[in-house]
Amino acid sequence: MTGELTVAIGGLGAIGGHLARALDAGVEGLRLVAVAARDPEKAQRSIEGFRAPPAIVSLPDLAEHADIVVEAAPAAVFEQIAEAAIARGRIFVPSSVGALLPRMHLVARARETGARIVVPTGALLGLDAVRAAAEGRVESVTIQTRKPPRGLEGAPYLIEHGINVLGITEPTIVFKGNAFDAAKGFPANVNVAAALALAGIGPERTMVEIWGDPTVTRNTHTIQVEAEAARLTMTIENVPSEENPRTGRITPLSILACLRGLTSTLKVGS
Ligand SMILES: NC(=O)C1=CN([C@@H]2O[C@H](COP(=O)(O)OP(=O)(O)OC[C@H]3O[C@@H](n4cnc5c(N)ncnc54)[C@H](OP(=O)(O)O)[C@@H]3O)[C@@H](O)[C@H]2O)C=CC1
Ligand SMILES: O=C([O-])CC(=O)C(=O)O
Repeated sequence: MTGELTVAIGGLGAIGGHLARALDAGVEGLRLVAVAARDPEKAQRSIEGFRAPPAIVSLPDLAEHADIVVEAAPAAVFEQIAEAAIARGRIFVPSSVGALLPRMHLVARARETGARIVVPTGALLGLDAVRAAAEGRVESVTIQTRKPPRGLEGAPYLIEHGINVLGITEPTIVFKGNAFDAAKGFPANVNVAAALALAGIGPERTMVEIWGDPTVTRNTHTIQVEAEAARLTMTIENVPSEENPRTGRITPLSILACLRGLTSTLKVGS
C-alpha cells in the first residue's frame, strides 16, 4: 500500500453507480468521499444505505474533495469535470474518453498543474499490448465495433446521415473512418476507439468500423494491430448493463481495477 487515496465520482449511472457501491463496500486504499449527478434527489436515493455516504456536490466541485476524480457522466458535461480536476492537480480518470480527443490541450494543462489523466481500459481489452507495441513501429490499428442497433440509437452521425438503425434487419456497416471522426459522430458509443487511439498511434491513424448488428446481443469490439514486434487480434463481447444498454457491464469493473492499480503494492499489466 502506498497510502489512502480519496475518490470523487461525477455521474451515478451504469458506471458511476456501480463504482460508488463497490467503493462503499470497501476497497483497500480507496475511500469514496463525493459524488455528483444531474438530479441531487436521485443521487441521494442512490447512496441511501451506504456505510459512509459521500457528499453530494456539483460537477466542478468534485475536484475540491478528492485526490482522484472519476468522470462517469455524458460527454456533454465532460469539460465541467475535467477542467476543474486538472486545474486542481488531481488524478483525472475519464469514462467519456471520446470527449478527450478534441481536447488534448487538457494534457498540456495537466503537465503545468501536476495533474494526471489516467484513461482506463474501460469496455475494451488489450491496451497493455497495444501500448507495448507502440513503443516500437506499428503499421496499422483497426477496431470493428458491432452493437445491437438500439445501442447506437441517437448518435449524431446517424441523425445527420438519415440512418435509422432501429430499422436495420441484417448486419450493416454504418460508419467507416478514423477514431477522431468516430468519436465526434458517436460521442456516446465509441469511447473504446478513443482509448485505443490514445494507447497506440493516435486518432487520425486508428481506423474504426461501426456496425449495427441485430444478430448480436453484446457490444462486440475486435481490435487488429499490425506491428513490427507482434500481430494482435483481440475480441471482447460485452454484456450490456441494465441501466444503460450502450454501456458494457465490464466498464465499471475496469475502472475499479484501474483505481486499485493507483494504490496497490502489486500491480499486474503495464
Ligand atoms: N470508456 C469506456 O469504455 C466506456 C465509456 N462510457 C461512457 O461513460 C459515460 C457514462 O456512461 P454511463 O454510466 O453508462 O451513463 P448513464 O447514462 O448510465 O449515467 C450518466 C450519469 O450522469 C449523470 N448526468 C447526466 N447529465 C448530467 C449533468 N448535466 N450534470 C451532472 N450529471 C449528469 C446522470 O445523472 P441523473 O441520473 O441524475 O440523470 C447519471 O448519473 C458516457 O459518456 C459513456 O459514453 C460508456 C461505456 C464504456
Ligand atoms: O462496449 C461498450 O460497452 C461501450 C462502448 O462500446 C463504448 O463506450 O465505446
